[in-house]
Amino acid sequence: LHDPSQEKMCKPKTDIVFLKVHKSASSTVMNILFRFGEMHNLTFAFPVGGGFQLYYPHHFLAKFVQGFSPQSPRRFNILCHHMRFLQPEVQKVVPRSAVYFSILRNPVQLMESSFVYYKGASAFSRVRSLAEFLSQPYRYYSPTSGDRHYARNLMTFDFGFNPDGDSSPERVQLMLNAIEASFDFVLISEYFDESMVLLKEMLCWDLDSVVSFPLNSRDSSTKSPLPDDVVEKLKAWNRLDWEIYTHFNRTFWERIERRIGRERLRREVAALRARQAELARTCLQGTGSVAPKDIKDSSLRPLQHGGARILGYNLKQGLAGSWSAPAAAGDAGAAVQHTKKKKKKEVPYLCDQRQLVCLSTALTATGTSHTLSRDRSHRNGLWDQPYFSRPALLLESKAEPANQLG
Ligand SMILES: Nc1ncnc2c1ncn2[C@@H]1O[C@H](COP(=O)(O)OS(=O)(=O)O)[C@@H](OP(=O)(O)O)[C@H]1O
Repeated sequence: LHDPSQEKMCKPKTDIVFLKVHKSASSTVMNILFRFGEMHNLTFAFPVGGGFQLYYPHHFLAKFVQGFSPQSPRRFNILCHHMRFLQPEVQKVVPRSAVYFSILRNPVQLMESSFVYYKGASAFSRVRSLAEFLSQPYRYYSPTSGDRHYARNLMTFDFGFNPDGDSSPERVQLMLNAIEASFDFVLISEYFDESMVLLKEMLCWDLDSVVSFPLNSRDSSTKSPLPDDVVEKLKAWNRLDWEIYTHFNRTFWERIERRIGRERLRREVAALRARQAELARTCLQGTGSVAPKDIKDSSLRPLQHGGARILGYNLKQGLAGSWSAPAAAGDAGAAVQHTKKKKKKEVPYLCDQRQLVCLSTALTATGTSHTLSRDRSHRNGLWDQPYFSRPALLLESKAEPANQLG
């Protein structure tokens, strides 16, 4: 049973590795980490050169992190950009105490999303539909092509394994054991709110730290339902991903039972949704996401990619405008730090807390990396221009449920 005294005793975790698995709601989670890191002055392991991926699809190497040097190995609080996981290298850039976690998505929905988003990838560029691709995958898919991972076992690949490896029970077991050994817990994007309750429990964070607006979501016009026979082919083609997903979906619900229990889960999910609705009323015009063409402030229009139409938000009057000013002012990060030093208690940020929360919740996190990686302190990136050029999106639909709680 939940023991509130226990909750008070735990210390919020600030050393974190998040494996940002593609097309699995990972941008929304990354945004939560950025906001938390920003508010608590944590350091981030950003990609060298101001990119937003750690030399993906190359396996991760410590030298891909800006500020890392083998002579004086510097440790960072949070590592959360797209990477292909390789634990011995990851361990060089984060403290030993770091908490490792990731998020998975049902491979059926994940591949449907990936197909549209990475329509330009070599395996997909010559077909009109996923059904056509799956009817003869080897006609279009080459295991030696450099972008093949977008078309098969993308989660397996991001965890560092061979997406074309065999799926014998022994090999699958080895892979699952390796993930279990490296990761403290794994979330499930179909149960995003439940995942956020588990996240805050595991990290000893408060509820407000895990409130979010969904980011990087497609408009329903670029989503297509898949017939049953295509779903079956897709599962067989992505067998390794299917094994990973079903295993961690099960352990997710076991962990929830063990750590939280159904009753508290239900209450906390309700509280989270109420906070999200409140934040939406404070921050957003209308009730949620809008098509890119309907976003009034062009600097808030999300990055559009492949065949996907990515939704965004209109922020309430006054919120976006007042943030552009410090962003345009050059060394905005330094300005914020300065302000923080001077007025720490009364005015923690240059803009008020409401603006900080609205913007840091409603904008995609990828742009932040450009900012923060340029800032020598690796802090205060919310204030720079690139952050404003890649804004946010809202999800309308839920993927197929597989709730082990029944
Ligand atoms: N909160 C929440 N709950 C459930 N699903 C969510 C959520 N936030 C984002 N999404 C969906 O995640 C998809 C984008 O995933 P990523 O951000 O990982 O994509 S990326 O690899 O970083 O481009 C994208 O899926 P598709 O819309 O099917 O493409 C988003 O809709």
